[in-house]
Amino acid sequence: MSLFIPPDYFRELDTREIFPNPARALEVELGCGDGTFLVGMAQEYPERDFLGVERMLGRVSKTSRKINRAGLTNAHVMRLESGYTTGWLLPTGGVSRLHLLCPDPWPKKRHAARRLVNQEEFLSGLARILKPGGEFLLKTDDQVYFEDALASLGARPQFERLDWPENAFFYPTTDFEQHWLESGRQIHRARWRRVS
Ligand SMILES: C[S@@+](CC[C@H](N)C(=O)[O-])C[C@H]1O[C@@H](n2cnc3c(N)ncnc32)[C@H](O)[C@@H]1O
Repeated sequence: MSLFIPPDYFRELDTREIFPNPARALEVELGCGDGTFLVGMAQEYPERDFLGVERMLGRVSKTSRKINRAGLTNAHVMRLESGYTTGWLLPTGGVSRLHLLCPDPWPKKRHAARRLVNQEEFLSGLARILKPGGEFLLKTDDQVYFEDALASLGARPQFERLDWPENAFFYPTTDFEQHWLESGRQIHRARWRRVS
């Protein structure tokens, strides 16, 4: 079943409620859109589990269909809000990597507080859910969003910035990233490790 519905929205999930084997690495993609990245990763890494989080129903349905068509048992998609999911729902120390790829930039100054990387719920949740040594990976075409992320994560001693050289590891281009690249925009990217 590709669609994941939490058994309870008001308590932290147990890893086993998402995928049966808690010994496997769990990777989460926030705002997974149509699921291109999620499905590409799940096909490339059958030994890991992948959970996509997306709030738009049409995109959740598309992702779910892609997972089913590919016959993947290591990928699920959940319809929920990213901040709440990170802050309250995902299991403590249960996530190996969290991906935030081309998030909604909220470019207007008066909307800065809506950027996920500026929200306390998200930042403290990120520190809580990542395993020691776990990683947060961000890509954005938006310079201001990128600077906000560098400032927010840089201010927290729980995170240490890592290099992310081109082609360091398999990492599919997302739909929005492809679109931005074709229209000549630069993609900024950064990677942090949860310090133990
Ligand atoms: C710009 S799109 C990027 C989609 C995909 N990551 C990509 O790069 O192709 C942002 C996605 O995040 C979703 N999204 C934005 N804010 C969200 C939130 N707070 N919770 C869950 N999904 C969210 C949107 O519905 C949209 O699908």
